[in-house]
Amino acid sequence: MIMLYGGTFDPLHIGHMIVANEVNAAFSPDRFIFMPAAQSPLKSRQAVATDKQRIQMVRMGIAELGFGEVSTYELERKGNSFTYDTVRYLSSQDSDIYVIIGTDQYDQLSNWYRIDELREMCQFVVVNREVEYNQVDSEIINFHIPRIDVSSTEIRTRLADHQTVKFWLNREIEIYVRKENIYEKEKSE
Ligand SMILES: Nc1ncnc2c1ncn2[C@@H]1O[C@H](COP(=O)(O)OP(=O)(O)OP(=O)(O)O)[C@@H](O)[C@H]1O
Ligand SMILES: O=C(O)c1ccc[n+]([C@@H]2O[C@H](COP(=O)([O-])O)[C@@H](O)[C@H]2O)c1
Repeated sequence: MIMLYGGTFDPLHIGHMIVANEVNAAFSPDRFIFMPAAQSPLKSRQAVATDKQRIQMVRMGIAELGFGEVSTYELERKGNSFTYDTVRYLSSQDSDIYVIIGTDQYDQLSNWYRIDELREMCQFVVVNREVEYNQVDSEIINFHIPRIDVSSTEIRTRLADHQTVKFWLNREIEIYVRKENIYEKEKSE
């Protein structure tokens, strides 16, 4: 069983960490794969951090979690990171694929590329985001986590405004983004 967790991870934050840890503990997948997207298809903007910096942040998160791996498949493929393509690729390695998404992505799932086929190819696990509880279709797994209203967007804005992000980011990641001056130089959005 592969658990796939795709995202922009710009930066990887405490919400991602809690999602990964809770889901991993509940499902005990054979592999837990973090998949940084080259370009998330329904996002209009590009990542602020470079591919290399996003990989590095995910690696730091994995070190702290004590499980998982990072795949550069979508970054190498470039262009729109359609989950359909990624699941098709991973299917050659394992036929049992689970895909984690938050409520915001679940709400726009009908706009995903080849979604009907994708729904046949994998099992979606939806975690509550900015809601206490999700309501999802019967064939989709509804997974509850302690609600944590943190977003990469807010963290980028805080860093640009020289505000605290303590506990919003893993400590090593905070040190890294400050040292590399990734988000201070320009206001994102
Ligand atoms: N705080 C959170 N709680 C639950 N799920 C989350 C949380 N933050 C992100 N996710 C989920 O993790 C996946 C990847 O999120 P992503 O890397 O785009 O972070 P983000 O905080 O939404 O970024 P941005 O603010 O830049 O849009 C998505 O499926 C998203 O729904
Ligand atoms: O395949 C699609 O059409 C599609 C549309 C929107 C999002 N996704 C994926 O969902 C994951 C989370 O996206 P995001 O925008 O929250 O970073 C990421 O892996 C995206 O590639 C995929």
